[in-house]
Amino acid sequence: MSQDQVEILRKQVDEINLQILELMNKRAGLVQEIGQEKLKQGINRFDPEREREMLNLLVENNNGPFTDDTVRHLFKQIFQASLDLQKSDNKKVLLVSRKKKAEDTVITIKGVEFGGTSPILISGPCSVESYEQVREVAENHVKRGLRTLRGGAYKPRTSPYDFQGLGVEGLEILKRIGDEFNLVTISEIVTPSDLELAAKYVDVIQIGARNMQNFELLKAAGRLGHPVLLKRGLAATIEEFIYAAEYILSEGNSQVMLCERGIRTYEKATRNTLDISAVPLLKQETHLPVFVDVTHSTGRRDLLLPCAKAGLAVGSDGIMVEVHPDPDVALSDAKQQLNIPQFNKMVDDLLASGLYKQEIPVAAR
Ligand SMILES: O=C(O)C(=O)C[C@]1(C(=O)O)C=C[C@@H](O)C=C1
Repeated sequence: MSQDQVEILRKQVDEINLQILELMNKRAGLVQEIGQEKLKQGINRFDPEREREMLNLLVENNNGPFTDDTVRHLFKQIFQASLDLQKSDNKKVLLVSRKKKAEDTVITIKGVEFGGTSPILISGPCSVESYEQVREVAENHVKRGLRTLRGGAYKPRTSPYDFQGLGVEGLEILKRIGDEFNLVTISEIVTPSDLELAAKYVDVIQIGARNMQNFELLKAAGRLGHPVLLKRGLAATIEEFIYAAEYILSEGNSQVMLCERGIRTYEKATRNTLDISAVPLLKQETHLPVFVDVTHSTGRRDLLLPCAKAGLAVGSDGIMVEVHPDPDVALSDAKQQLNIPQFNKMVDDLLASGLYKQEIPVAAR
């Protein structure tokens, strides 16, 4: 074959490439329409039966020279690319997505900006145990210029025999102290029917890791319209986490903050494995504030400070950490909560690192 003949054949190949390209994109357009319809109907994108039918039809009509296996392989690649296209299209339409809203969501409560220019420390005891216990923490908050107080009133515990929380009494304590010290209060709610009452007591409803895919709770929190802090599930992928947040936004509530709290892996040295890359990923993919819970992810006092620094360094909007006046006698998480002097040391170290700034300047206290 002469060089000229190769050139002539290549010209034909170029033309066919363009035809294939046009047909592939025409096909992709149809697949996108199917994808949107599937999203509306809540049908799974992946349809192996449909793929099998298409492969059978193609193989039946294959006259070579490509083998049937090659045809199957090539078209499987096209199906995969089509699925990816449907997936990224679906992401584009999510309300939580940066593609939907480019600017950061900033949630302002009692003058505190979550997701604003400076990171926020969310801290307090694991469980609300008594007025005196929470008050001691709150007094220290005020001294340290902190504005956000967490405390659990409903405790979803691994064992049913462990302390389950004070319930409404715990919420009442938080409300009283939040009002007394002008602190933003956060507490976990586990039952949809408790949400409305809880919103009267606390400024932010927390939906915990074990309830991240409790869709009825998510929808009810969405309808409530009260700020929500949503924690990542123990074994949830980033995609599942994002969809969980979408449930809340889809019901009309855009005041949602995300919290990475570690995921379950084979590693036993820490309570969970802090997925630090989740922070920049969630910041890229969504416009919501992102926090890092260093207490539940590590379960170790000695790792709280370095992990908090890491969280801030990768762009989190703040850190969540547990502090108790006397952790040894705490009714939950005794091993991992800081006492007040330890907590103050952590605040000092974070300030010294330059990653965290004084929330209320000394002069304004
Ligand atoms: O027909 C569908 O249901 C599609 O979503 C389209 C399509 C395709 O590329 O043809 C894509 C993914 C599915 O797994 C099956 C088929």
